[in-house]
Amino acid sequence: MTISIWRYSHLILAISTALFIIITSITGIILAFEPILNKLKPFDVENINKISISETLTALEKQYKEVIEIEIDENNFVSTSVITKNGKNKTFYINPKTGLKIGKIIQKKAIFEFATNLHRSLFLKSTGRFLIGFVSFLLFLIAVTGVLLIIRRQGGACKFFSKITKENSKQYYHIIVGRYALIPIIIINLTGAYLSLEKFSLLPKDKKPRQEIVQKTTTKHVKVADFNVFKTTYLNEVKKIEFPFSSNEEDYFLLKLRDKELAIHQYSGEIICEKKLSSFSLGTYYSLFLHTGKGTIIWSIVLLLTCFAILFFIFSGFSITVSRRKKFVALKNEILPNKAEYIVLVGSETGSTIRFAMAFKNALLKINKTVFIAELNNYKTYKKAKNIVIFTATYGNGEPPTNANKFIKLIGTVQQNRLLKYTVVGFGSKEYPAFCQFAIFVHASLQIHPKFIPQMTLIKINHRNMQSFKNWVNEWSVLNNLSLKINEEDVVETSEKEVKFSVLKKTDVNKDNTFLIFLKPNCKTKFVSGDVLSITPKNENKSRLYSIAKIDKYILLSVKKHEYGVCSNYLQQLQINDFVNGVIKQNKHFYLPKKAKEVILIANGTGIAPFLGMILENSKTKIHLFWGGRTPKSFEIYNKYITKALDTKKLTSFYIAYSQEKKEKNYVQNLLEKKTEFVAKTLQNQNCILICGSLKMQQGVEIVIDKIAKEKLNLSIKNLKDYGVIKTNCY
Ligand SMILES: Cc1cc2nc3c(=O)[nH]c(=O)nc-3n(C[C@H](O)[C@H](O)[C@H](O)COP(=O)(O)O)c2cc1C
Repeated sequence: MTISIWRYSHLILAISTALFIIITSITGIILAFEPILNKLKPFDVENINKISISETLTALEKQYKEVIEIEIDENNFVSTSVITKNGKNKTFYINPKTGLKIGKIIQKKAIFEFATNLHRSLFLKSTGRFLIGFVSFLLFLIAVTGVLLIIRRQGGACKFFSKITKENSKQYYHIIVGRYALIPIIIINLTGAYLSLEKFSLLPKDKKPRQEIVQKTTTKHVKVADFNVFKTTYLNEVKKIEFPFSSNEEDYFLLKLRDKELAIHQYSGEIICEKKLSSFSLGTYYSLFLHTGKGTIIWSIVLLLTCFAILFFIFSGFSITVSRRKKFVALKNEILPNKAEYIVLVGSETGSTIRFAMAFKNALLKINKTVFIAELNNYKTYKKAKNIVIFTATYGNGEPPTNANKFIKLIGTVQQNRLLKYTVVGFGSKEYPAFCQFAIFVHASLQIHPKFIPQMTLIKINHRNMQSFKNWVNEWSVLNNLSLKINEEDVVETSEKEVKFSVLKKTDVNKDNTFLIFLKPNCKTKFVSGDVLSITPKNENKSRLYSIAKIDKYILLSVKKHEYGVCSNYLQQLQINDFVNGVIKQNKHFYLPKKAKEVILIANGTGIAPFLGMILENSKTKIHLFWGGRTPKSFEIYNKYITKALDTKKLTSFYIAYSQEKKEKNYVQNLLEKKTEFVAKTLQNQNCILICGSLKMQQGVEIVIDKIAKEKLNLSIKNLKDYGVIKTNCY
């Protein structure tokens, strides 16, 4: 498995810092409430930018014996320390216009005290502070590598904010949330790291000298409220005013503003000296503001949401990694490359293509062929090879997966001793404009190489469609005079977990040996009509697959009991409340399309099962069902569902064909033949046809649709399948 350096760095950084990140995010969430709650306190004074220091001093002089200090915090709450007229030292919030007390100083709540200590230093004092500062920086690197991964995925920096194709929900939201949270995350981390540097005195010292402005001794006595500097400075610029300690001329007012500090002569009001804050001190001020959100509700909410986003990244990121790892199967070989007649090469980013390639390789091994499998980047000279089959996914915007990015170059440099037949199977998604583009490129590059002879045209497989893959295997087998049988289990992810179901209801077996069975999952399980349930009877190692109908949260299967069918007999002998184990396999390509306005469903026999679920859950699509059975008796077990669906208009029309009712056999394809205009119209409007049932029925139906499509639309069934207009699930 090759994974890109950026993804690897992103992962390693996340793993090594996860615990710290979780702690700081949770405490960050708690701490984000502190400034919000504080800001909501009623001590805020409007138009603070219009109240001068002089105005407040005049008001204070009237109310109190002596003023020691005035402070304006990030919330614009003005507090003062005074000696009251009865000689008591008090500190409280005031209305700066009247000088009257409006509230007690806010005390930090114990929960915020605790969260602050944990957030800042993990209760480990300097060591903890260092660790947190370092983690802050690493989180910044995680954000940077995340950006690079998004750029790579999107196929360029300019596409950073363009639409993201939803391949997998966890990944999709990891990226969507990532794009929104990116800037606040970077701000939080850089400011966090900055504050740590400041705490450890690692920032350059503030060496700016105080600038002496006037002589200290003066005979001039001006009323404090009349000091020019106090008259012209407004409270919004002020952080703190410290009053002179004594009446000694040497003691002065210290006025701390946002960007400078002024010493003011206590009698003349003249500025004695001025000290501008260095850019590092200003950096500390703004870092604190941006990191804590103090004084603003909006930024505090942004910080709060960002902390939630970081937690979401940690959990979704690990979940993506775990499922990606589960998808990967090792490329195992039984023989050396130079001994193999068949070479299978794979290009895969997240492992699913490897599963298809391994299934193909295993099928060749089963018929005793010598086969060697490798990643495309490990392509070399194969002494005995006659046939090369390449399976490759496409990434970015038509780019190769990481383990295939050197292949095109290797084609030119690696020498083969003999002529090789080759086939390329592209795995991709039609949701990307460059559908299977890399496979196209590989095919074209081999085509112009004198040592390679194409055995068939390039095959493009959309969304890992098993049916298309099996069709291709059949075609390839015929061409090579082989009889290959793919074991679908090789392709399916082992991560799909087994679920216990209890039997809720079961019908009797009808004249066609068919019965319905309702299963209730015993734990929370997600499934959709069209998914597949894989059941392996006890003491058996081969599983059977059944198409699922989801009806009222339960699974409905329609099962045909075969005389020697192990699984169908096993299911048939189950009693109500008996347990059965099964694995639900997603079958996304066979879901009822959400966007189509009108859909034709075609089934025969038990193939109707997934359609019953789709129809009964339908709310907005016009559905037309064509079904073929043997006799009216065959239909009885489905009758109540279809009647209900027609009554409730979930099903728009229903056409039925019986093959054994009259002398003349009537099949679903015969129904379609009579409805050519209707079928053509449905196909024309970018709607969809789903086919489920026997392979024989599929063949018959496809011949008819092909004819209709050619006559009326100038398209073939192949075109329709490629465009995803026709979806099949036949067996
Ligand atoms: C980020 C990303 C980009 C993709 N880009 C393309 C593309 O440009 N063309 C395409 O046909 N498929 C594209 N795909 C779909 C994959 O090729 C497809 O899902 C394939 O089956 C994945 O195979 P793998 O699991 O072996 O990597 C993309 C998938 C992802 C996640």
